[in-house]
Amino acid sequence: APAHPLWPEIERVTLEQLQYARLGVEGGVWQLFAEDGEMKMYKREEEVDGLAVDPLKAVHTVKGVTGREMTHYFFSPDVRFEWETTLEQMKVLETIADDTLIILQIHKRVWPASQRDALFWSHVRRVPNDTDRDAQDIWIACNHSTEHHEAPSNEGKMVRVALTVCLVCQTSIEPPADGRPVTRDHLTCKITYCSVVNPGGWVPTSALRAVYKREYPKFLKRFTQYVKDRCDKQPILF
Ligand SMILES: Cc1cccc(-c2n[nH]cc2-c2ccc(F)c(-c3ccc(S(=O)(=O)CCO)cc3)c2)n1
Repeated sequence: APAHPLWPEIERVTLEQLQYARLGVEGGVWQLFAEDGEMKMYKREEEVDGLAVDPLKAVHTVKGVTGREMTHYFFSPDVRFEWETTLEQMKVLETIADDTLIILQIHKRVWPASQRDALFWSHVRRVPNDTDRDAQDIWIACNHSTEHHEAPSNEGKMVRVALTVCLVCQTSIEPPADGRPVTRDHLTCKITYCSVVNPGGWVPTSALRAVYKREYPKFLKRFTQYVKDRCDKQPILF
């Protein structure tokens, strides 16, 4: 494993997020707040120092793509402006490995709050499926706030959010009965997207909850459709 000071944290947080995502939405603590076809969005209403920090968990089933493809396009900074509509600026501050980056993102301002930025490490990895041998491997992409000497302190101008986000994907293949080759029609990708964002500076709770209610469904719907469109007619990446 790469000898980078952040590596132990990246390893720990990524595997913790994997377990957290795989818990699903059991236990009755999750409140369904949006539904669109296969996509179901849940939240928990929590406040930290009077700030709404509502953990979010979304589950979705997408046909015709693999978990490797889904997490690849979520991780890749090169395509982020194509699907992340609230992004204003993005800079890769450090490339720790080909599957691990440190990124600074400046997002569009949402009235009446001040503009936010996010500084986080981003990691993607394949995890062998330890419960079901003949299942496909699981893929996880994880973004977690971090410090970096190159990030501007942007005192006063911008508020830095603290976030932990993961996208966990499990691919299943319904093999064609007559031994024909597997095509995208036989692929199903089960997605769990988890997000905890501390907005950093004070935002009216009602305004913040309205932003989440509007932005999260739009984001996941747009992102997954983007991946389907990109993968269509392309060779399958398992
Ligand atoms: C999807 C969503 C939910 C809640 C708020 C907004 C939003 N609207 N206008 C500005 C933002 C905004 C402000 C700060 C942020 F850090 C992110 C942010 C959101 C998602 C992620 S990610 O890691 O899931 C995908 C990579 O961008 C990172 C930062 C988004 N967008």
